[in-house]
Amino acid sequence: MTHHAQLELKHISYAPISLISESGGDILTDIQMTVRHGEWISILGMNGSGKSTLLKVAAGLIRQGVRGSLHRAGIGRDKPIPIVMQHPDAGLIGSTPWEDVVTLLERQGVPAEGIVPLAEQSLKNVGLINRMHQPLETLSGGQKQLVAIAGCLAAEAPILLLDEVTAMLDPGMTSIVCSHVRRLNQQGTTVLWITQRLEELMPSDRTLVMSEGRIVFDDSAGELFRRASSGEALGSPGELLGFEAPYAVKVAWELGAQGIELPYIPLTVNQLAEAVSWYER
Ligand SMILES: Nc1ncnc2c1ncn2[C@@H]1O[C@H](COP(=O)(O)OP(=O)(O)OP(=O)(O)O)[C@@H](O)[C@H]1O
Repeated sequence: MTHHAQLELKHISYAPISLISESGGDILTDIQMTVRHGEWISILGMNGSGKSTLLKVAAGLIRQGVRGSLHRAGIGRDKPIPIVMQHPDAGLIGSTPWEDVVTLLERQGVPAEGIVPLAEQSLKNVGLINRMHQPLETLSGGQKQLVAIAGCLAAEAPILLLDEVTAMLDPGMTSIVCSHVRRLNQQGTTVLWITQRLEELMPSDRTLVMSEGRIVFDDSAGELFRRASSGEALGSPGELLGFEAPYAVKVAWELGAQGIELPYIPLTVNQLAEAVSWYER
């Protein structure tokens, strides 16, 4: 795997024209971010903190009003990267998964002989090959999100940009979509995953937290809840940023107070069980 930078945002600030004319403030301020090939980056932040705007700027969908520089090494063409949105019907254009992906590729100008293999492979990659001729309205919200993801894969999007794609899904579908995207990442796809749900994170995920248009945390998800081991009982970065520590984190803190240091700070009960079994080995 190559480790060249795919996307680099240097001192990016952004104010939409409407705000400039009202002399309002920036929506993004001094964003510094490098996305490397194959990386998984989770982006957290309260409502209105600038997550979606950051994704749109990174995708090249917003250009006017952007200051600073955006480098797209190894991405090649200067066209915008598609974003999968929160609403499962948002980006779909066909009446079946097959039609959706094929139409997308036609619109992109992919040569006819390339369309069928690309569409088949991408639908296979998200586990929809057996449902590809089923009407979209008979699919669940999660399956529709997988169709949208298949479209991005087929169009050879250099990075999967996902904006709260599980927000409207039930827990079962959420975990199916999450595990498909995790597998794609393990196979080398770069992923930017916006979420408001801590339970979707893995302790090792590179995690960015946004607040008022700035990146205020850039480290692994586990570190978000690491409390200082000595001295005054300062809160972890996550607590200081206003996140409620999940149950698993609280148990890890309690174990730490008893002298049991887990190999990482778990965010879910499953991760806690795994961390404890590592400790016991
Ligand atoms: N074109 C625009 N004109 C004016 N204000 C805007 C524009 N686009 C975004 N904003 C404002 O910028 C802020 C950041 O919006 P953004 O959608 O990026 O936040 P977010 O973190 O994705 O929020 P959410 O979690 O609610 O989706 C919000 O206050 C929003 O109202």
